[in-house]
Amino acid sequence: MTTDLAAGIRSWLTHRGLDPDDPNLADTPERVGRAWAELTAGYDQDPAVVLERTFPVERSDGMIAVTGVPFTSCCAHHLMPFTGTATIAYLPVAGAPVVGLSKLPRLLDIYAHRLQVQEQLTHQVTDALDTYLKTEGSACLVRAEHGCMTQRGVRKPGATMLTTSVTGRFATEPELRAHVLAVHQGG
Ligand SMILES: Nc1nc2c(ncn2[C@@H]2O[C@H](COP(=O)(O)OP(=O)(O)OP(=O)(O)O)[C@@H](O)[C@H]2O)c(=O)[nH]1
Ligand SMILES: [Zn+2]
Repeated sequence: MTTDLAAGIRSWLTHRGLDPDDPNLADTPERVGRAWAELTAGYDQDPAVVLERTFPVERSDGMIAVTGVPFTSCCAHHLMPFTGTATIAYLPVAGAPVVGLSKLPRLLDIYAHRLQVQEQLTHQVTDALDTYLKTEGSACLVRAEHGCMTQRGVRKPGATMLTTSVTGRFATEPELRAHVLAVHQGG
């Protein structure tokens, strides 16, 4: 099936003076179409579904965090990849059910597989945690390297962007905020 995107890529190859029927380019438009369907699959996924199954626990009044979660996303400005790691944390309301640990990286991946701005990605994760779980606060910290800043433009390989979103007690209690930042940094 030829998608609009595949047709556009073929047109761009031609416009760039390349032969779209060259053996190495002939299947490229369809490949690019498939790749972008995968990279934007998060538009077809519902964060509520990922967070709907919860488990009762005897005590659930401390911070729950998953750290060093690798991800890849695509920047909305240049359609270039940005990759990095995230820490996702929340404070369940005392006695409230908790979500399975794997669901936190799954949540990140849903939003990462949309065209993104890193600040927005970071906030979307905490918004979803606060909306769909009973939390006293949530935190998301993301460090990533942007292809649009390393491979083109200002060309600064190794430079990373750090974004944080903290809500509830993470926002109002400085020691909790410091704690989750230290956890993100491996402390
Ligand atoms: N705040 C933020 N900026 C981003 C992100 N991804 C890319 N950018 C920036 O988006 C900006 C787009 O700026 P423009 O001036 O419109 O585009 P440009 O001419 O390609 O800019 P340069 O990248 O500086 O060459 C650039 O400064 C990028 O570094 C992101 O996730 N968050
Ligand atoms: Zn970019």
